[in-house]
Amino acid sequence: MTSNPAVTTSAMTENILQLEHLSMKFGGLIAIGDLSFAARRGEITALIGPNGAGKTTVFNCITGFYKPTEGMIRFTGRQGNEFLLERMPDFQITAKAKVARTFQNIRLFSGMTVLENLLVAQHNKLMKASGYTIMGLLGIGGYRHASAESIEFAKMWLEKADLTDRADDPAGDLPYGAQRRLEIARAMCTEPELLCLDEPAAGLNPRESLALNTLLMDIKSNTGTSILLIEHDMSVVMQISDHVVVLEYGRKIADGNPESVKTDPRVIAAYLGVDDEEVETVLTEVGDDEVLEQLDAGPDPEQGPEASASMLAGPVSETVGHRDDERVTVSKGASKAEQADAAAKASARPARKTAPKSPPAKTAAKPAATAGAKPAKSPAPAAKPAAKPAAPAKGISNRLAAPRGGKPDDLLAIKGIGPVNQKKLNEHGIFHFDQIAAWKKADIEAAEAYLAFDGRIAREDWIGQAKALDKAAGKAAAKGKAAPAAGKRGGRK
Ligand SMILES: Nc1ncnc2c1ncn2[C@@H]1O[C@H](COP(=O)(O)OP(=O)(O)OP(=O)(O)O)[C@@H](O)[C@H]1O
Repeated sequence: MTSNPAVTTSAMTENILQLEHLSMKFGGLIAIGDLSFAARRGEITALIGPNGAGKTTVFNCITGFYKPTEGMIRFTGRQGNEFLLERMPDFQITAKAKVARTFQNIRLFSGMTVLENLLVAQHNKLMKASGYTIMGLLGIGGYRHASAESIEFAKMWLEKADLTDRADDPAGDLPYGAQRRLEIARAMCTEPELLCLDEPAAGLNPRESLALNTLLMDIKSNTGTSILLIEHDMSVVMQISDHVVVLEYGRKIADGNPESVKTDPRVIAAYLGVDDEEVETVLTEVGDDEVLEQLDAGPDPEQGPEASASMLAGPVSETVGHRDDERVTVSKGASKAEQADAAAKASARPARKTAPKSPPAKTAAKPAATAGAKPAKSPAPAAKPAAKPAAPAKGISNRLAAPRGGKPDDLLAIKGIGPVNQKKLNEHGIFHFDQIAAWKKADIEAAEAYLAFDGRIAREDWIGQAKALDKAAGKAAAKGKAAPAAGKRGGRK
């Protein structure tokens, strides 16, 4: 069966879904730009990327909630039947192409029981069996049989989702993780060929996450349903996906198996642009112990800025993404992926420094000194730095006239600075609140370019925070006390 005469079954491949040059614009915003990728039948394909990368928009195009501005979404069913989803209304995508989805926020019938939720999902099948007549509903014809079958089917999914004990409870009374599984079981009761799951692991604890993995692996192994998965939880993505597509700013930056994607410099660079907790999560999930050790170590208490260590003493552009023995120069405004792209070009140039044999995150996270345990909240600096900045370098409005030693401040006290970025700042000789407090516009721009934090330093008012912390540290030092800790650091964008 072909929904459009232009589409022939000869195009049938092992791909269940193929996006070709898909674009979606909202006014001037390009949410998806020229995106092409394929999802193979029977596999779990994960769509990942930082917040706002366009993942949900892709789902909305596939499921007919949005009509893409350009491009094709080719769906090939088990029987070789093909559909161009971008041309179909959403209800036909569900009914004919058999694409089901779940949403970021749970959408169950919370007043109905768990079992009822699974039966309602089979409403179409039952109505069809009734012949859409009262006679049918009264049990004449195939309705009775279909009804019994539906109950059995629902029971099977109750079991698979580990919800049998809760069958008669209102769905709204289930714990969060169980509601997530019920949503998936309900979607499976429509017998989809493609199941699109939007962040199913969001908000789950590790035990619930494991139960979710088990359910998804069961679906993959025993039903033939293919899964397209948006997920931020890397333990889910890396453990169960066959194939991972990575988006940044609506464009594909990587496409391959989990192993290749997790070490892709462009992917790591993209994730370095999100908050530090998320970077840590990704690194943890990819098992990058060396980086994590470095993150845990914190700055070396003995380590003060070196003679040439000030970030502000160096060029504005700096190194962020590296492959083996390459250093990459980035410019302000370049996307994280573009910065990583520069790595390819960098290979044509002689390396400025010897870089470690590691993916970029390792290099980016490498501290100036790795020894030593994480210090307790640092006391105030022993002495103020030489106050007078030297003559500004190109594009730089302040620099430390002279390096100084002394114990470093705990830059994590500044909301928005996490372990990764503290390391990166330390690498450039930024160890003290007053250094950050003294930043001028050009320094902020330089730091934002270096950290790939467009606008975030100003938005989170690092300067104001640093000034307050420096003042508090000064007062505490005067009283012989340690500087007070600031509030929670980090925070998503
Ligand atoms: N209906 C809309 N109107 C205008 N802009 C939109 C609309 N839907 C999405 N966007 C924008 O498109 C971009 C991509 O959003 P999308 O929700 O697809 O990202 P995402 O990768 O799913 O993010 P998250 O991981 O945070 O859910 C964002 O900049 C978002 O603000």
